[in-house]
Amino acid sequence: MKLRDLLKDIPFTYTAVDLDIDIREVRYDSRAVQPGDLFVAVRGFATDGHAYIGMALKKGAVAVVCEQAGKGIPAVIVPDARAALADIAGNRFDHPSRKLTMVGVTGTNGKTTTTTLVKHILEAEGHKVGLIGTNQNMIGDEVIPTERTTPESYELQALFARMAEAGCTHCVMEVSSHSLVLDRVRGVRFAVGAFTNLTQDHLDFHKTMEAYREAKAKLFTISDKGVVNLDDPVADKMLADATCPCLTFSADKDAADLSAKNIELGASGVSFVAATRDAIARVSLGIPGHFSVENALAALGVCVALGVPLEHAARALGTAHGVKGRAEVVPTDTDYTVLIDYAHAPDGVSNILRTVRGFAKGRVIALFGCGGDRDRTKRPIMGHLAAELSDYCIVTSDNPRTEQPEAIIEDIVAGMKAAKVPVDVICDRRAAIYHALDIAQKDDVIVLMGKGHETYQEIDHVKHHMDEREIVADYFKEKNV
Ligand SMILES: CC(=O)N[C@H]1[C@@H](OP(=O)(O)OP(=O)(O)OC[C@H]2O[C@@H](n3ccc(=O)[nH]c3=O)[C@H](O)[C@@H]2O)O[C@H](CO)[C@@H](O)[C@@H]1O[C@H](C)C(=O)N[C@@H](C)C(=O)N[C@H](CCC(=O)O)C(=O)O
Ligand SMILES: Nc1ncnc2c1ncn2[C@@H]1O[C@H](COP(=O)(O)OP(=O)(O)OP(=O)(O)O)[C@@H](O)[C@H]1O
Ligand SMILES: N[C@H](CCC[C@H](N)C(=O)O)C(=O)O
Repeated sequence: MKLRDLLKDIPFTYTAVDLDIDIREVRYDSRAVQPGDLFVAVRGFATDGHAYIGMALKKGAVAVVCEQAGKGIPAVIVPDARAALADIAGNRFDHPSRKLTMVGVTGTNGKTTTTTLVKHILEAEGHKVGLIGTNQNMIGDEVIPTERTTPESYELQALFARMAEAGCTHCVMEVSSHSLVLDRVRGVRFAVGAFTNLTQDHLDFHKTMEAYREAKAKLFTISDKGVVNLDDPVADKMLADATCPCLTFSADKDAADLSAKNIELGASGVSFVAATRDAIARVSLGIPGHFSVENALAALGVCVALGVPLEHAARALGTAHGVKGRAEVVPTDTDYTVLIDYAHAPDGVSNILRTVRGFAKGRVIALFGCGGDRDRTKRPIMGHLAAELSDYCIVTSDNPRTEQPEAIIEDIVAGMKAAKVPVDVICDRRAAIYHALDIAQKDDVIVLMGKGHETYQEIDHVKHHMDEREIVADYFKEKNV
């Protein structure tokens, strides 16, 4: 593609560069540059892409998009290189999201579950659907592994292009607050945007809850229709900030456009009656917990906003499977239960433990840690909640990343000083899981929190294989039970 075409509709100035030059590929990481590429220098949090312009040119970049450049550099100057990267990506792939009906889901918790449910409903309606989210990306049934909840703009546009090419009509994606602040979804217009909830997480990045909320509210300025959880305390603010009409849903307020009545919570799922102003349908979903009612309502709301009849959407939920690592039961031949759940923030911990408490006949054994290089202030809160809501706590390591796991554990345990239940600290997660299995008795429920679908443990930039399902299976193999 010609540089000029990549820059279409982007305000820029330029020096020492031929706008008609052919560009082989666009790169925002100098380490990936190959001869003939365009390098976009992004100012980041850890480092500044401008520092790598020399390296990119040495590796054969024929032009650079940046915010400032030294003399003689073949540079296109833009006011904001990160925003330009998203615009260039749109131009490079010819704005593929415009060929798809886009659905975006934001919220602290429930994004993965809700997007998965929406995909399931739309497929039941006969559509081919793409999915982008924490667990994996999908083009129809094809699974594409991912590192991020919402990929960088360039990868995102490339994915949309693959989806459109493969015949997808819809793309359902998780829109993280990071992605809204960091322009990853810039240039994407959503047919429907949905908000599940706002609770504490990611304060390392957003600093305040209000900034975190404002990040999420941006989704409703780039969507044609909104779907908002009226039960969330910030619902009014989200609705006030929205520039599109919004449908509201609620698990306990009749005032909502879509509400749930006669809610029944069971050990293996939930059921309720969903009602809009002109339709009513019975829903059962095989994922336990009150939050499953909210996720089901969010998914129904999105589909109704897209024009799917409520009865169709409700029927489809009856055949939806659970999501990997979300209240997932690990098969064991024992008289106690082992659950894996992705609870990694205070609200998730509280929700899953309350849910388990609701059906456990024996003790609730909570095993968890906290991620390194992430919101530190959530650690003691998670510790406190786990001790309050379980009968036995085992504190261990999650993904320590570049932090010392023992120091993370110290932060967690600081919130557990008043614990009335036993608290064991075992830093090695495998050993901690073995310990939980050692102490489990008939009817107990062990809840392994935080790692969910992840099959690795990230220590100092290296991902080591670790699958909690395999650890549980190894335990029984080794013990010969
Ligand atoms: C805070 C954040 O999101 N940071 C993302 C951001 O990093 P950054 O802009 O700070 O990049 P940087 O490392 O300072 O580097 C600046 C620039 O220099 C370039 N560079 C760097 C080194 C070099 O040798 N050459 C070079 O060109 C880099 O490629 C980059 O373009 O852009 C990078 C490139 O896309 C991302 O990898 C990085 O994600 C980091 C690793 C991350 O962990 N992000 C998490 C927090 C995140 O995004 N999470 C949300 C979901 C959370 C949820 O909902 O639970 C997500 O959507 O996944
Ligand atoms: N609607 C909800 N409200 C509160 N907690 C929820 C909700 N749905 C799920 N959870 C809890 O939060 C955990 C994460 O859920 P899920 O993966 O669906 O959220 P997410 O928004 O995709 O999170 P992330 O982007 O961080 O992966 C679940 O394992 C469960 O414990
Ligand atoms: N998307 C979340 C996932 C956290 C999962 C947990 N295992 C951790 O590492 O903290 C984040 O990046 O904060």
